[in-house]
Amino acid sequence: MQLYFSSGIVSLVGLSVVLIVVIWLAQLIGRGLFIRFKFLAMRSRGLPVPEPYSFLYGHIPLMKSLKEGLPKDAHDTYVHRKLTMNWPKYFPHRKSCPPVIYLDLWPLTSQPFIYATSPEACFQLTQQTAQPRHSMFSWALFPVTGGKDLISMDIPTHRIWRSRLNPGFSLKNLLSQTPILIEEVGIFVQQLKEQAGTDGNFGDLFQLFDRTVALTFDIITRVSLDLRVREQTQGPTPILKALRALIRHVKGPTIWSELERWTPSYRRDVALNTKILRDSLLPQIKSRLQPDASSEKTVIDLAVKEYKTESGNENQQPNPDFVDMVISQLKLFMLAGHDTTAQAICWVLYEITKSPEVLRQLRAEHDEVLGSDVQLAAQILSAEPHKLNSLRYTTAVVKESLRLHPLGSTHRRGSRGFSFVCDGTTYPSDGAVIWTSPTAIHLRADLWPRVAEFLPERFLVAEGHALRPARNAWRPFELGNTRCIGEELAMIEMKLVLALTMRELDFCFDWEGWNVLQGRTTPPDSVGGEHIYRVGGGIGSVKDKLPTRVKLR
Ligand code: HEM
Repeated sequence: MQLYFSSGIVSLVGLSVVLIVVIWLAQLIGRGLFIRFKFLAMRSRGLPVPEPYSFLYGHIPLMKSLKEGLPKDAHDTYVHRKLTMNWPKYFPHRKSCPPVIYLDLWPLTSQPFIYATSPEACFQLTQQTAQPRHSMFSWALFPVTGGKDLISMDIPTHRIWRSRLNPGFSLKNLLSQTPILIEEVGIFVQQLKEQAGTDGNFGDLFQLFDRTVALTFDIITRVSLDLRVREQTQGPTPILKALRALIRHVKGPTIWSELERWTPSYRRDVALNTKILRDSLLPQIKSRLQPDASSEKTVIDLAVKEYKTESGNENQQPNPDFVDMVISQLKLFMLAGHDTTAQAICWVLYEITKSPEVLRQLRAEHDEVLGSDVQLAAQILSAEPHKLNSLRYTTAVVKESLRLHPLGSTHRRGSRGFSFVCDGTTYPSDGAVIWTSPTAIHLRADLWPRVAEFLPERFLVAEGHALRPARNAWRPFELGNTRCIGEELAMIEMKLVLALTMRELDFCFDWEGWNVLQGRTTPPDSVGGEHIYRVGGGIGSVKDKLPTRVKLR
């Protein structure tokens, strides 16, 4: 009887499992069929579905073919570029590059993708009728911020927090913090000088990206919380190590990443590193909440001030929920505010070094604005930070570098209520993940004359000049209400690095020397003939972290 009973339970459990799997598979296939028929219908209506499209595999073979010829470690950005740069091949019936592109990657992704590839389409999506971010962002960030950050918030809560946090990232406030930034950039420059060879020769090879990461991490923690981490001089510090451990879990939702989040090792890792970060940040946050906090300029100081103004009571002490939110926002700033800018600094140095005329003009501007005594530049900028605004050519150089190497984008939620309308055609978005693609827009030859050249002048010419960028075409920080809050900070960091290094040092980006040092015997990889290219997932990194030699001028 006992045996009969337990074997009955076993077969019941087995049957339930089989049933669940069958229902899951039926749903999966049903969803796949729905997407495929939808794409066929869109294609027959003339909507921009790139060719070839296969009923069986969707656009998976197309993506595979776009990857051909690229190194295995190349960043996905090059795949997107190929699609728009070679649009006549993929849209044989069109006369111009489509403003949006529909992609069906089911079953690799459960929702279709729309790439917004024109300034007008991006404008409609992020500025004119700003659509909410896609939940895949908040899902990916959850291990770091627990879902309580600007990127994960719904629109009304975002509006409240963004207005609390904006004052700290305003140009005016950041310029008042310039001496702090110069102190950190000064350490960076000093360490580079120590790498220089003797007697005017280039020194040993090192990986520049590691240095720029340490610099930008030291800056973001000081600017946002007045916390001096000293990653540049004492790294790797526990705080950056803990953040990096959490960042390793920032992944888009796939079957594998969803399963990973149920594993004990994931939970242990996240709990441990979350605790390390909380323990490092909390004492400093508490000290910023004291009425006698020494500085009133950090992002958090100004956010607390806003909070008190909102409550109408200057003595109002923030509640524990507010403190939790502040910790999450800080973690987002540390995450979003170091790798991006660190990589952007590498790219701008790389581009300048390839263009001797740009380098000459840059140095000439620094002489003119900061005086010919190079040793005094830091002192002058500390005393007169607004001189950074006079570095017009330098700003144009940074912008042009961000045009060629945009590092971010935004993912928005498609819906029935939102369609793109470009040149009289309506492009529906329901059920899709919409992705702006600055990397594609910035390299469209029809939008940017002499598209492949590094031409800072584009950002200096007057309205009506052929080189002048089209409206909404330059968008490395995205545009609209959720545009990057750290844009001014990143621009200041990059300008400071250029102002304080270019007249003192020459750079040589020696990928060949690095290959020899690593004992590599295979031919070096390249993208478009360049051996230094963007690698990895997420925002990625520069190939081999940009192997560099420097010499004193
Ligand atoms: C070159 C460097 C940087 C680039 C290229 C970049 C790019 C971007 C992009 C494309 C977005 C998405 C905007 C959207 O979804 O609408 C974004 C958002 C954001 N970035 Fe940056 N970023 C950079 C530096 C920084 C820095 C230094 C910080 C420091 C705090 C930062 C913090 C953020 C935050 C908090 C958001 C979310 C803003 C919001 O939702 O209101 N970023 N960034």
